[in-house]
Amino acid sequence: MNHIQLENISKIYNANESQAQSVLKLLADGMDSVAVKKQTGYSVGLYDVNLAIKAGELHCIMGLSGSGKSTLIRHLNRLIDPTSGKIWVDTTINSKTLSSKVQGIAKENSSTAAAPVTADTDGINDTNSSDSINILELDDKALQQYRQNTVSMVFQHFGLMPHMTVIQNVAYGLRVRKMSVEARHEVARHWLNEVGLPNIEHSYPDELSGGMQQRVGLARALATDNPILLMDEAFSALDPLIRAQLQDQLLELQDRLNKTIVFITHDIDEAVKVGQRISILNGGRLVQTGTPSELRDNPADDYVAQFMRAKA
Ligand SMILES: Nc1ncnc2c1ncn2[C@@H]1O[C@H](COP(=O)(O)OP(=O)(O)OP(=O)(O)O)[C@@H](O)[C@H]1O
Repeated sequence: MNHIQLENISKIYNANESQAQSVLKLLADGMDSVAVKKQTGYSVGLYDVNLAIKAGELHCIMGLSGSGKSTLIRHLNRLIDPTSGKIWVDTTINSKTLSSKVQGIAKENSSTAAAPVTADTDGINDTNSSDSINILELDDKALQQYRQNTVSMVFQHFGLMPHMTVIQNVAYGLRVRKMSVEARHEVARHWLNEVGLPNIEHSYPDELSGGMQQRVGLARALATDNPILLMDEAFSALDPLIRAQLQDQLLELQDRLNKTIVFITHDIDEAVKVGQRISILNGGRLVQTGTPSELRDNPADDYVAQFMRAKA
């Protein structure tokens, strides 16, 4: 079952309608984004991306700097809107349905990526629920609800509020939902425990190491119980040892939670370690989606092959 589906998503930055149309025409004729930028001055964020993300999968978006990873993830909580295309999200799926019903989703072994995958793997032919809505059509109120109840984000530089204690940070999304202080702090305490930080609730973010701050960021994202977790280079600012610990912790949590996670990384090792499937972007185009072993065994082009070569 698909949870999120991008349909023909293109994003041309800073172009009006007619300028964007002429850029899209060049891209349709096969011009790459570097040449388009040179000829027109416009940046291509994404071009004609079709991607289905399944309910309960940890899906990595991978690519070099400037390939469109952040552009893609920012569309999913509508921090930006596309030039054209649709974004379908099944808003009837919640955390409970994910943790109880999505047990059938095939999982590759978290570290070896060698286990066979039994679900279909191209994703595009997977079913799109009739409950899916095009989130680009949400009005302001519905968008606010979508952001509060469906998607949570973990940021590269943690995004914690410096004047709030750890527990206030973690409970913030529940405060916005008007949950009582007592109830929201109980939930926050639970998630701080889950991420291995039981005794720091009264500390302030600047008293914590980077790894601890990102655990707080993760606890904050999980505390809202939203089914979709967006992680934008969430572990990239951490040193390698701490980064590996956070990756392990994410996999361990995901084993129990079965969230739908969209995980941006420019690091192929990280993508292969955490991703059940990986989508590879190049110059705003989606080159290939597959399990790590599919990408390794049947790379769509040299760009993918180069990434996967080190993994053979
Ligand atoms: N706000 C913006 N205005 C204009 N161009 C932009 C904007 N944001 C991104 N771009 C351009 O869109 C393209 C894709 O950028 P994006 O940030 O999505 O790539 P990325 O893969 O996330 O890169 P990085 O790994 O460096 O963060 C790049 O050419 C970038 O310069």
